[in-house]
Amino acid sequence: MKPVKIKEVVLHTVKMRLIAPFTTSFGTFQEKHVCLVEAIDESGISGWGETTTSDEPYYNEETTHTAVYMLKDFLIPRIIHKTINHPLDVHDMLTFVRRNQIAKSAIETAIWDVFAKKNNLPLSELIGGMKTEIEVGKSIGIQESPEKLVEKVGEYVKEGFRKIKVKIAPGADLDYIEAVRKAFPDAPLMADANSAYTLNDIEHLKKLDQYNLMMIEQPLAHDDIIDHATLQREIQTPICLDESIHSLEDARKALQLGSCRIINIKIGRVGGLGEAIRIHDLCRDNGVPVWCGGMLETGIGRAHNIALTSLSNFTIPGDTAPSSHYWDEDIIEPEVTMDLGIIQVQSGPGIGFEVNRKKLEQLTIEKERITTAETPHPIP
Ligand SMILES: O=C(O)CCC(=O)C1=CC=C[C@@H](O)[C@@H]1C(=O)O
Ligand SMILES: [Mg+2]
Repeated sequence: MKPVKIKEVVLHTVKMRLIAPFTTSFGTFQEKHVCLVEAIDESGISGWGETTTSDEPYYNEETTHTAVYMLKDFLIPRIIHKTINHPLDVHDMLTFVRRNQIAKSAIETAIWDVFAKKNNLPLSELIGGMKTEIEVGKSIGIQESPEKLVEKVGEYVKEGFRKIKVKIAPGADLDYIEAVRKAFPDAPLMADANSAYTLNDIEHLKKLDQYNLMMIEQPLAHDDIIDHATLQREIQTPICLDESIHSLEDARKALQLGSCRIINIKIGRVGGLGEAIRIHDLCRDNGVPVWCGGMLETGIGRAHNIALTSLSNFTIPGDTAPSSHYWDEDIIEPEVTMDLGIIQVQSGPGIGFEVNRKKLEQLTIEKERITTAETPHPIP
């Protein structure tokens, strides 16, 4: 494979507005700033990544603002003008910075894209994915009433989504799930709690077992794998971890402790595509299914998610709905579309979509071009 050398990185910070507000146990939002990272190699090929952060540090410790700072002052100076023989090497080049996984992922995924294009390979093929199409699901924010939720679920079941994820929190859980189950007894249904419960809620969470959920995602603390192991011994419903898993090591320990039976892999949360692949392989080797979570990405992050989901052990539909479920107009061409819950895996080189530069310009509020490794900090 031909190596790449990044000569320039352009940080395009855009302001995006979802077509509708999105509510989870930690709040409601509709607008967010996203930094789209364009890594340009010596032959002028552009690769794209994005920060899957929002403007508040409520999902993890990062925001788009912190991610841009990390990229500019530490991460880009570490990789620019260096020969990169394979994108799998980028992870170790960035470990000198603690955590800041989403910031790391934004540049690392851009390098995967430029490397795949340089070698004229679809990203899915470069990472060893064999699927030509993937099944996808829909993640629904907390609704104002069980009736409203049932209405939303009905819409998405009709569209053919292969998994329905509903958000729950104390006061918006059992009656909501009960209403959905009554209306759709056989729908592939899961719940995401975003850490809204504690071990004091064990007896309450046991009541979810009657609804035959595929899983309950991240019921307990965002940084816990111990209490989740205790809870998993008490409930039938499989626990899926999201926020608790930041790395391959976290996944290894969670499997060893029995903290979960499923892992939601998010490229940003684990620091990039390389680590996501390593977690996929660990789970495959241990008979633990995985799926690809969403972070309300633009088409760039969505394209990376589709490629990742082409790997064999992504056996549960991910939260990768089509572009039209998020944006009036996406920033990629063509947009991500779906037919009855199926998305075709793109076959063009790299992420397989072009960036709509006109749309990008319209949305851009700041653009920073970095061509040197200069930084006020000592970079090891
Ligand atoms: O991108 C999607 O459609 C999934 C969005 C989604 O469910 C989430 C996005 C970001 C943080 C969380 O609120 C939640 C999740 O935990 O998966
Ligand atoms: Mg989640």
